[in-house]
Amino acid sequence: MTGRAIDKVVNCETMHEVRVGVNALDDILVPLLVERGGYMTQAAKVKNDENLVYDQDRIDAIIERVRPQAEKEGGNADLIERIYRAMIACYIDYEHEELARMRAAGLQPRTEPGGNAS
Ligand SMILES: C=C(O[C@@H]1C=C(C(=O)O)C=C[C@H]1O)C(=O)O
Repeated sequence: MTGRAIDKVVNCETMHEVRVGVNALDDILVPLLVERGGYMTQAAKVKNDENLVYDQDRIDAIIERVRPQAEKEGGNADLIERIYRAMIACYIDYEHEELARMRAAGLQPRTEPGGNAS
């Protein structure tokens, strides 16, 4: 098993060292955020319903998953929850944008009740 994320933080004496560390992590984070965004496009397509984009139960389940993960890595669960809630809000906006883009390209609203949401 690999060590905790918090134990990988390098002690820094200068802001240059801090920013080298942050930049290196951003190089990992940005591609992952892009990939996560790709699943919002997939969600928009599968749901095909503006009323299904926001899903409180799913948000609650994600928060329940990531809080203990953050603790296991030696992190602050409240901070990670705040980041996740803000991030998910952005992705929900993006999912709406993607669904609107698909509508403009001709995607018809689904007609069956219950739809494709599962
Ligand atoms: C991707 C989904 O759509 C929305 C976006 C979520 C996310 O960013 O993970 C979570 C819940 C939904 O409100 C989903 O329902 O899973």
